[in-house]
Amino acid sequence: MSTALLEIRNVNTLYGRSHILHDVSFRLDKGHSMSLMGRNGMGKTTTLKSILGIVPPRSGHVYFDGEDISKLPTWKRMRRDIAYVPEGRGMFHNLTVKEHLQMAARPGSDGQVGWDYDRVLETFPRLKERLSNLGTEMSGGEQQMLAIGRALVTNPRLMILDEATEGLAPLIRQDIWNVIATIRESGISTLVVDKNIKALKKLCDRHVVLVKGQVHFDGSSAELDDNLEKIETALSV
Ligand SMILES: Nc1ncnc2c1ncn2[C@@H]1O[C@H](COP(=O)(O)OP(=O)(O)OP(=O)(O)O)[C@@H](O)[C@H]1O
Repeated sequence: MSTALLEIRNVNTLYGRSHILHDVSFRLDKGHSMSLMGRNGMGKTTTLKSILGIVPPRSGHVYFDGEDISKLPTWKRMRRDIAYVPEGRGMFHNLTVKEHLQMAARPGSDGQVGWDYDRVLETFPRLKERLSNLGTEMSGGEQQMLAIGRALVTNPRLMILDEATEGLAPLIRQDIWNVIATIRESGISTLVVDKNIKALKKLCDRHVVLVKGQVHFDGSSAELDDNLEKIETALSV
């Protein structure tokens, strides 16, 4: 079995008295790609925030590359080479595309600089054409590409994407899926929250479905196919 890059074990997360995640466990192997699916409100974003320590779990463990990072503050977890592309993209109103990328760029923890400013612009020709535009002046798809580019220039080993294709036109969605595939092919592990089973099945090797904060399904793409009816029921509104 290959080594886990990320593993979460029996994670329980609460907001005040609301118990949201119940003993959530899964693992993502090095260089692999995992989907995290579930209807609205099932705990996907809370899972990501628990991994990052933005909402620290009440109990359970988060391991990254074999190290227990459960007690580390968020900034130290990110410095282990985790990049987060949040839902809503989070552009700065008064920074241009170029400034967004230049401000975020840094080597990874081992000094790796495979993804620098120039490579990001080669990967996203649309960003190259808009270097002096403010992030907020761009279309939704372009903002999403900038959010992904900004995460890439930090040279992560794990990239976490929350609803990256949400609200985008079909052709732009396809562009985003292609970019995520390119990132994965470059050796970065990806954890992708989305609702599009078909696209996720193609992109990811492992799939986790949450229902009411519990792992309802955890399996490979072949196992996903074998359980498609059960999973589609869990995802349908
Ligand atoms: N800051 C918060 N305080 C209290 N409850 C919260 C908070 N954030 C989320 N919740 C609740 O936790 C539950 C899980 O929310 P979460 O955002 O993790 O779901 P999700 O699966 O990511 O859904 P969505 O697709 O809508 O983003 C929901 O019932 C939500 O109302």
